[in-house]
Amino acid sequence: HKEGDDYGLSTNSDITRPSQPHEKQSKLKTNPGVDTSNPMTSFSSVDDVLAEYLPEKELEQVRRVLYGKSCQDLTKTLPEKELTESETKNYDLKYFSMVDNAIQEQLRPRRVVKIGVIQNAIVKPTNASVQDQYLAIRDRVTEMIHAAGRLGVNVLGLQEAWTMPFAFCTRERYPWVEFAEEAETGRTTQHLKKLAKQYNMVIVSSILERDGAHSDTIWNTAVVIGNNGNYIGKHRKNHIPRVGDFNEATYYLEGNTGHPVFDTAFGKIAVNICYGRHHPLNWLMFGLNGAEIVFNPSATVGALSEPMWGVEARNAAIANSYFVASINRVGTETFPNAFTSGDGKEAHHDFGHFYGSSYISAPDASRTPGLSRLRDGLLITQVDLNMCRQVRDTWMFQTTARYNMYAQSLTKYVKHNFKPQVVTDSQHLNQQEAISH
Ligand SMILES: NC(=O)NCCC(=O)O
Repeated sequence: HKEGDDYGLSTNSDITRPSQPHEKQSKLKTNPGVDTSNPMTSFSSVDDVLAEYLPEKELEQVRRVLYGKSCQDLTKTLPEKELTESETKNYDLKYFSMVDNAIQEQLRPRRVVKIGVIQNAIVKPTNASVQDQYLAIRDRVTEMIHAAGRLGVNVLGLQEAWTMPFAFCTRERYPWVEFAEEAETGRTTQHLKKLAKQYNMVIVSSILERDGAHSDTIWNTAVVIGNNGNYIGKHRKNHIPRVGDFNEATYYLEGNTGHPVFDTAFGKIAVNICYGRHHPLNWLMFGLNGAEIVFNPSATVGALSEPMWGVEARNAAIANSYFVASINRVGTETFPNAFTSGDGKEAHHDFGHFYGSSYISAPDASRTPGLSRLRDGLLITQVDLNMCRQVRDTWMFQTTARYNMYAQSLTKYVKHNFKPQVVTDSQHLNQQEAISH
């Protein structure tokens, strides 16, 4: 097109001129310092892009196919004060309800629970003191926890290792291990216990754990705090990544807590920490233990996993008939010393962009839109936990599953003399050369 031509649309006053790239970027709400000229950080969410470019009728159908039954967007019904505060303090605030998508049963009253998730960036540069970094993050997240509490959240999940930068890319032990603390008695758990009690809220807090009773070992751990301000228990990350810059195995190994489900005042809760979301059997075990809501506190970056993000948790919610609350950190974290990860890439100082996009999936295949890819946020979603059993009754995945058969096959598979069950086409054997030509 010619300069000033505006794709031929400007002469027709009935047609809205598509916004130009610089206008869209200036509308973007971001955390401080986000470079919106970088393609990875140039848009806030897929939902926003779809809403901006699709006509309303088509948008509704696209959303139906992609997101299932629509959930009610109740954000505008939140108290004005909370909406203003979220803007003043610069965090995304979203509120949805999926309650109407569950059946109102005759004999069981609804079990309505408000799930909240918080995603956050680090606040101070990574070369600030450990104490300053920790307190700045904690203060920031505490603001959003107060908002969640005031808005009546019953169960709140925080992102993986929320109290610190995700420094495990560096492979340096110090100062990063200084962020580790005891699960039950550490300062973060003490801090959250007060908030949990104040707001009658269960909190799932994923931290770096220091286990003093076992030779000071370090773990990647989620602590579950009850709504009376009590420590309920903990779960340690089952699957430790060895992919890209995720050099976490330098610090801690696979967890030893199994697949606990925490029976709380607001439902049966489990935690599948980050990389565990790639393992369907890990999700399955939480389901078999009766989970109704599984939190997936994560720290993952766009270049590596963004196409998987909207798929895996949602699939787990469907396959196991529970709700999943997916939480990813947000922002780009730069470290003082360059590092490499044995993949031929030049030494670099950051992981790439943590893309946020936290969201909630339901057992009926629906999901909420996500939080922003570019800034902190609090997402609240009201669900009816009765939906878990209703979907089990309807789809019968647990009834039709062949657990015995899988158990037998797996028992064979883990033996050293395992032989894969393959039936070979003898004709093809005779023609094996064909493939190489
Ligand atoms: N934190 C973590 O386990 N990240 C691994 C990368 C991924 O699973 O996307």
